[in-house]
Amino acid sequence: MTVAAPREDQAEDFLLTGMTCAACASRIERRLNKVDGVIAQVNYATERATVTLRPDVERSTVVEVVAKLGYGATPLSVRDDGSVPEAEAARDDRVADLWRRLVVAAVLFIPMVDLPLVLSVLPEARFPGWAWVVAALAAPVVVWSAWPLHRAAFINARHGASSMDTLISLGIIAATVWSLGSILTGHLPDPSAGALSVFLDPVGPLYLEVAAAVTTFVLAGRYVEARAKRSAGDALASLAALAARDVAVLLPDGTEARIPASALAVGTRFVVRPGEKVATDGTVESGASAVDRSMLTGETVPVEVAAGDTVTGGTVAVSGRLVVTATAVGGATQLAGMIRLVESAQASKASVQRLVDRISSVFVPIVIALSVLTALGWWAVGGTAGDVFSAALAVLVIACPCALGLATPTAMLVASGRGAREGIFLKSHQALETSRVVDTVVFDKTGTVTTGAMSVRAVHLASLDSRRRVLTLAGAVEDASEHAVARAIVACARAEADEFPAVEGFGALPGLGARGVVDGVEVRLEKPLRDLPAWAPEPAADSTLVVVSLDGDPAAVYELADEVKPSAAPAIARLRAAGLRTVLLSGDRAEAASAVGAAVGVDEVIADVLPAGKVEALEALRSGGRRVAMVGDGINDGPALAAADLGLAVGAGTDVALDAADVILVRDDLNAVPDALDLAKRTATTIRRNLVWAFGYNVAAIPLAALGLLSPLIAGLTMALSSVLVVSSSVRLRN
Ligand SMILES: Nc1ncnc2c1ncn2[C@@H]1O[C@H](COP(=O)(O)OP(=O)(O)OP(=O)(O)O)[C@@H](O)[C@H]1O
Repeated sequence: MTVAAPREDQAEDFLLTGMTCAACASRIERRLNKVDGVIAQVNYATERATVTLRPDVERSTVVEVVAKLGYGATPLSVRDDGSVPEAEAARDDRVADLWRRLVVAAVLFIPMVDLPLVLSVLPEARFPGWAWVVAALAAPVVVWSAWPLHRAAFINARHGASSMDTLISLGIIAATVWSLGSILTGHLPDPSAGALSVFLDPVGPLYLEVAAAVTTFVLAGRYVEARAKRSAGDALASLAALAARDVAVLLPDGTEARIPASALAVGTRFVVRPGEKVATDGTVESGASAVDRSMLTGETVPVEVAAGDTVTGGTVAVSGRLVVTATAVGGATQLAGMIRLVESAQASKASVQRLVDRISSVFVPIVIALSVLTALGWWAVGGTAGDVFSAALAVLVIACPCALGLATPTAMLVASGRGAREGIFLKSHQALETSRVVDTVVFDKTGTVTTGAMSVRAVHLASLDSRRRVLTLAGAVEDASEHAVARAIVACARAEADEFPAVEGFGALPGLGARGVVDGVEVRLEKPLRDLPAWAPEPAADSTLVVVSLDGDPAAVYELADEVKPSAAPAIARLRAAGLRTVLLSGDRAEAASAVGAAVGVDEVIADVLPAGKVEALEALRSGGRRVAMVGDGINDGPALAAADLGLAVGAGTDVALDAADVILVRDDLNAVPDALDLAKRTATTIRRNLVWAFGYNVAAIPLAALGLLSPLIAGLTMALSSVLVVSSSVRLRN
């Protein structure tokens, strides 16, 4: 692979090979960060280094620095769609290699343990050279199967460093050498003393099966770990696989030409046939189809789109042919954004995990020292050579804090993969921790609890013959506004007027309305701050109201209706059942907000607030001791999303939402809110449980081993088991 110089200060991804424990990751990270002009973050779980390079630093520097440490680094060619071919291939190779070594170790390990047992119960089967048979069985295991462990330990040793592999490799070598010594000097256990003595008798037992057992268990642990990493990576890969490979573009003469999807440019028109993937984000120009978005959002029901609607790259047109104009390509598409979100969430580290990484890096020398001390201690109290060796070996073997290193990253990996399948994107580890303590969920009204597709219910006029003029003037001003209310007023005007006159001096009155001068008339559209004019009839309770005044005189009152999303009431009921307080926060008038509040069943409605007031309302809740999650559509509630303890943006998509929110919900279904909180909570709990378990295990097991209460065989088993437990508790998050 050629290593091109980076263009500007830019994050580059590298695939790392040879890392066997969290300590490796933290060592690489520390060493890279010592290089001038390099800022690096290394993730053990994804086996990636994200490195920001100053323009004068070559990518090859990173490769060299990492190689000097004894690991491999390959710059990744991240495809436009975010997938990384090398990483996928490397993961597969690693899993296959581990599997081969594991099978050999396990197959030979079984007769090794069985032979002494058979000999102990069947005296007539004993033969003089039996110990050499055990040694012959052990040889491939401790040499070939354990090779990756020895290799890593050796490379580390050459640089005066150590890792988990140092402990394991030392343990295997010590046990092997000790056993060969015993065989050569004839200090063999007596099989006739009973089966157990072969394993547990400290007076000259054969430790070959310990060496083989440790190898087998460690490989088994690593295999499970590699599999879990790969399948979590699969979620990412399957997201990346959604990207279309090629696309039929529409040429100016009306014919079509197939080009690779990566060659699409913004503004290109392309055709999507039924059953075909939409190649990139765009606006439908003509045609109509149901679009299946389930692969992206988890929504099972296809959505109907027609001219003017937007479509997202990666979704599938189910029923009709569409002509689409591309609005975003490559890294700017929603799909690429989501892939980046998943990756950064997977790389996000808990502060506890940073501590763990630091502990891991000083852990190994400490353990070796402890092991030597244990040996000295047993020797000082007059233990047999067997006691001395057995206890020291057990300490070496049991102390690997692999489980500690796996606790956070595996859980994040599994949770973000699972979230991605359901259209839930947790942006950071912090979001998980916060979700655990949230006790209040605040919903924005328009576009979040309601569809935001408003319609005009009625127009009440001061004088009946002015209808066409008022509609035209109002439509002309609102045509410049993006607000949901504005869109409805424009649609209503278009139905009756053909052309809008030009507007001068348009201004949005945030949270209140809009104004502008049309044909010399000052037009204001505002939410009623006082009583309605006397000529206007009593409006429906749930109507949103807009008063139109021309040169200061009220000329019309619009009544607008919005539909509550069908998912709102069930989602809110679920949150309340989980003991959370639910609040509806709205800039609309109190009656309309209360009507929606009653329809969806929230505990409290806060209405009539200006946009700045929304932030204040959240702060008031927070200073009252509440931990607040804010759910919005990200369109005009960016500040509120950012002000809450936890911001959730529903319906995906605006850049504001991506920045301001902690959780992005691509599914336009409010059930995603309780789903996301649930997933976040379960993930945070899993991480805690993993850490407590892994830490507790190391703290408790080392003294036991030092006191000679754990045989090396059991130590090896426990050590591997603790990693497997941590990984499998993380994997359970998938269900
Ligand atoms: N362009 C506009 N034209 C007319 N009225 C408007 C316009 N913009 C806002 N308003 C009025 O101001 C009110 C509050 O608007 P704001 O944008 O703060 O909230 P919202 O997003 O519509 O509603 P919610 O806070 O419930 O989500 C609206 O209900 C509407 O009555």
